[in-house]
Amino acid sequence: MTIPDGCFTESERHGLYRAIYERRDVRSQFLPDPVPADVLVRLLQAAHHAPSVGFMQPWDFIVIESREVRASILALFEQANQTAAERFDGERKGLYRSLKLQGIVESPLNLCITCDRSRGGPHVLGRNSIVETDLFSTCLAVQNLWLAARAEGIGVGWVSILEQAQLSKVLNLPDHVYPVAYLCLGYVSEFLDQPELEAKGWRSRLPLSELVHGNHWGEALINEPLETALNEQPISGKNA
Ligand SMILES: Cc1cc2c(cc1C)N(C[C@H](O)[C@H](O)[C@H](O)COP(=O)(O)O)c1[nH]c(=O)[nH]c(=O)c1N2
Repeated sequence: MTIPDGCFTESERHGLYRAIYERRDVRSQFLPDPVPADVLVRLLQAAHHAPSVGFMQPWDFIVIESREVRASILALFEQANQTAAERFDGERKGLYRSLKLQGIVESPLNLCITCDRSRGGPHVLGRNSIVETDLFSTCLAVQNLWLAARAEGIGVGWVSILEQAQLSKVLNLPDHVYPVAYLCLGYVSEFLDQPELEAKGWRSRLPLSELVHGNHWGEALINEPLETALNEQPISGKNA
């Protein structure tokens, strides 16, 4: 097969898949070293090049370095985390309580990626039927940043155990701006080779073959080559 101009070389492809499979949610391994401004700008540019509905680019990036602001966010986390722990019983509750689920003050930098739901006016191309597409677009910006950070050797941890209204208040967000992702960023001592929740026995990766259906939800595949290829896949793409 001839490769058209613009295709990735094998090593470029390898680099991309490496970022995907070796990206981790980091909370325990942060180092205090600051993230240099030029590196942070590269991460923000990666986020800013995400796809967005109607090219809306609904994101803003709030760079949080203040110890006081982070202490306020940590207090919100502790409150929400206490409530979350009450939802589990017995052993599961004990396991939940033992998990480290944020690195708000250990990481040198926090970043809130928001979605301005009014950007581009009331009629955004592509957002008439599915109004949440602006929020989905913002999640894609988060993922771009997360992958670029992995390639730069920077860990990112997403903290969602926060009451949205309280978070918005601490960050002074106007009503039309939604805080999609509260992130902790910094260089790390290591990237774990599996999700921390998996390593701690909370939950494992599901086999991809159980998640691919034929034509309708829950129906078996009729595409045999695809089914065979799926069954030959190791659970983690990293080992492929
Ligand atoms: C929307 C959203 C929200 C959260 C997360 C992720 C996402 C996508 N994750 C991270 C999550 O636990 C992690 O992604 C999975 O466990 C898989 O691990 P890896 O990301 O592959 O390392 C996460 N982790 C955590 O410690 N505290 C949290 O509050 C959250 N919240």
